[in-house]
Amino acid sequence: MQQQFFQVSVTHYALKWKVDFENKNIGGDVRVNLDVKQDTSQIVFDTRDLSIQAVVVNVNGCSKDSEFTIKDNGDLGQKLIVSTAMLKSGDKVILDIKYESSDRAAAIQFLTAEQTTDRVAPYLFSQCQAINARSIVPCMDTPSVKSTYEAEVCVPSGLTCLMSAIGQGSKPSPCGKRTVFLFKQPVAIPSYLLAIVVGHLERKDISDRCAVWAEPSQAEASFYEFAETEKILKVAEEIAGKYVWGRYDLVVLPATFPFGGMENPCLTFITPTLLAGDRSLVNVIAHEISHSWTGNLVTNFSWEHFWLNEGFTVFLERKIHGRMYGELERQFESQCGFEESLIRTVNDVFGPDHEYTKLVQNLGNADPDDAFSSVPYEKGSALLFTIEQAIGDNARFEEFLKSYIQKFAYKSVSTDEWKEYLYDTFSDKKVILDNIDWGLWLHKAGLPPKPKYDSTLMEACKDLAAKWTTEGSTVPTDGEPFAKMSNSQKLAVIDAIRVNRGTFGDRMPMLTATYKLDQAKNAELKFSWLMLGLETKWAPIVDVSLAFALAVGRMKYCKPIYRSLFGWNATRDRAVSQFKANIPNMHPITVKAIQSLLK
Ligand SMILES: CC/C=C\C/C=C\C[C@@H](O)/C=C/C=C/C=C\[C@@H](O)CCCC(=O)O
Ligand SMILES: [Zn+2]
Repeated sequence: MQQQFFQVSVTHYALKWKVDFENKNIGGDVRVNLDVKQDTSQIVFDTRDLSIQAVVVNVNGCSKDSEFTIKDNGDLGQKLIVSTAMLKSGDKVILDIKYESSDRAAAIQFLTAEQTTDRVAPYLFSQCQAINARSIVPCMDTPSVKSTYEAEVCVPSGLTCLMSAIGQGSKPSPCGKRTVFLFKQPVAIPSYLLAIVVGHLERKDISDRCAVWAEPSQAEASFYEFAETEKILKVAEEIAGKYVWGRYDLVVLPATFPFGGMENPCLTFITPTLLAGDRSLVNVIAHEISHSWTGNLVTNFSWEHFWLNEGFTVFLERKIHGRMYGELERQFESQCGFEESLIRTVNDVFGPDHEYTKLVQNLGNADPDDAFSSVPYEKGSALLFTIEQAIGDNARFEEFLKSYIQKFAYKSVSTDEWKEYLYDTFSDKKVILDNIDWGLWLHKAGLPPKPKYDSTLMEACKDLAAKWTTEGSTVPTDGEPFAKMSNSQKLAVIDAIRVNRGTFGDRMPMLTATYKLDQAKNAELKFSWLMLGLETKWAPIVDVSLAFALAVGRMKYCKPIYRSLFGWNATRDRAVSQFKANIPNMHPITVKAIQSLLK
């Protein structure tokens, strides 16, 4: 069946929102501009748990109240179907929809003042990717439809409101005790990039176009941690082309934010777990900056082609690192991605025959959140790495990357379109490209062929790890070699021990003391240490793991920790009780993900 956005498509949303912290909802008016492309007599929007109060349709300047129905759409929410007179191709339609979001809207978490870092004021933030925008606005919630937006958001006075758009200032609300913040996003974006934060926030400028926002107690630390943002942005522009979004700001969210970062245009959302104190996790910023081109400008056509967003972004992130820290670092990070992340996800999380280990997936009617994993990230970037090597000319491959971005900027793209463009660009290398097993890479489950990496930096990690996992060997007592390594190498050492933990034995206390792992400030390193302790059933790790999973809502960490604690008889009951008791404090997306582990 043809999708509705081929017949009629949104070009602009004008939002008027009133944020209600008492009722934990958003009261909304939205004016939607639409272009009719094929004759039709209905307009269909995605919604989830919205209460729709009125719809007025205006066709070519004539307004009238309209009939609408709400139809259940299974796991995907509800369809709002607006009946209209027969619309003709070329008609200009404006819809005014009055509605209210539910207090369980999937896209937003409302926090009381006590649940925030500074405990000063209530807070709210959104996470619309993949299909949660529909829980805060009726919309065509597919990455195939791109539109501009503007917004007027009324919030309690004293709070700051930020959106994935350029701020246009604020004014006192006529209703008193409230402030209205104004925004414009002049670049057409898919619905999943709509974003809002409201809270007690302080701003620190990094450069003319970059600033970091955080709760005041974290403002200084955030400013230090992300001071290199402008520098990274400039390197990204050298590789990918001009930055078109005007501002690149960051906002450091409360700890319940479920992801490392989210590439909301003009305003990347960041987890506070990146505040390591030594800038060692700033790679996430390179990742989110890269999305300004791959994802936000060139967007995956549907969630089944998510690798076009994430695989390209990881590849670009590592290109940036290659420029900043050298090609050996890029090779090392790419190897870590394949060996530690991809292999673990394919073999241990899903199993090698699972649909969700394919690069191009068939999601059917499933919620894309259920398919989310490192596969599109790491299998996708490994494919690009493989093609680059096969072509044998990195500079030319980078030119291809830039021209691909230019060609598909402001559009949504499918895997077939990308592949056709690859073949067009490298028409002189057809034989080489034909040697790539496309069926296997794109459509088969399981691990793809491993690319060849320069493993100079990895060898040192594997050698050190082997000292801990070789049966009968004397384990290291000198912490210096580990202390001298980069943070990503330290992580690779622990991950390599995890891979070979079958022969690690009862060395966890020694390892912890020698490398002072119990004092790790870097969240990635701490997480890996916790997982190694849980995987080797080291009793002292249980309390620390429970505390970490309680304090940190980032799913990359708390999901595997809970999975491991639920799977260990000695810890299951404690872990289940902690999780259940903490649900009121958790983000709805995280609750759903952890609940799925208990099924
Ligand atoms: C194949 C799956 C298809 C679509 C899924 C799309 C979105 C899934 C949804 O769960 C949202 C994901 C948002 C991710 C944001 C940032 C990531 O890069 C974070 C990665 C994990 C982390 O670092 O915490
Ligand atoms: Zn990403």
